[in-house]
Amino acid sequence: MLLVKNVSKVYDNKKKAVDNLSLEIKKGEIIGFIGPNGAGKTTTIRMITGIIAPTQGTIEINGIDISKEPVGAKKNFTFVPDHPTIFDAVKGIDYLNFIADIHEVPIQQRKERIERFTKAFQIYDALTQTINSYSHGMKQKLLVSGALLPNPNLFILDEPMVGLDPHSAKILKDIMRDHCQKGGTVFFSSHVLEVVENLCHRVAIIHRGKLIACDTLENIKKNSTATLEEIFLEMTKDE
Ligand SMILES: Nc1ncnc2c1ncn2[C@@H]1O[C@H](COP(=O)(O)OP(=O)(O)OP(=O)(O)O)[C@@H](O)[C@H]1O
Repeated sequence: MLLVKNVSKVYDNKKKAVDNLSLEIKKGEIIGFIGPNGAGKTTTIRMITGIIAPTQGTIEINGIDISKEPVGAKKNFTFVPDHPTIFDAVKGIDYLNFIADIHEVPIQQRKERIERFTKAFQIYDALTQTINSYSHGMKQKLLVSGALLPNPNLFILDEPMVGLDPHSAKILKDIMRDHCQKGGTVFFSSHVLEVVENLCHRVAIIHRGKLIACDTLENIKKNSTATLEEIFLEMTKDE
């Protein structure tokens, strides 16, 4: 579903933010992407989603090279960024219908999905209000609902748990699990290691731009009884 091959990103000809990173994610998997601040998570996600171009390497989504066929590749995923900008002056429902229009979601399906996701996130009753009246968490839930509307093959999220209360975080985790059980794929970055530990089939760890692990939790733990947090801190500690 997602194939990242030998990808590097150098900013301003000097800062190597991502260094020869390769990653393959299969259909039906949930992958958690973790790493210390500044490790290169957002840069990697911005390259995967076609927002910035890699300095080197290739990225394929469902077999389509995003640098060669950006429109075709982008039909296969949706994305929730870490610092989203959202049209503040429109109503929540108008935003969702706009997203559904872009992705050509049929009327009946969009109605059913809008109700399902926004009721689960408890923002359904606020949909007739303009977005500038929403709290940060409500905006995040609206964005996630919008990204789920097209029922994407691949669902990419950068730090999705930030600003969500425990109830909403639980709903998002259930939605991610459900999406994968139905054959979808989820790739998300997080600093919340418990979420990654409980939710993901595999964990990818990036440190100083290099992918230092990408495996099941069992394999990463190698029979130890340590938690993901303990392993993460050990693997990414400064010598
Ligand atoms: N536009 C940019 N221009 C120059 N350097 C950048 C740019 N964006 C990111 N960087 C640098 O690239 C490195 C990786 O940043 P990135 O935002 O990808 O890390 P991250 O793992 O997402 O960090 P965090 O967990 O703090 O969000 C950092 O050293 C950062 O300062």
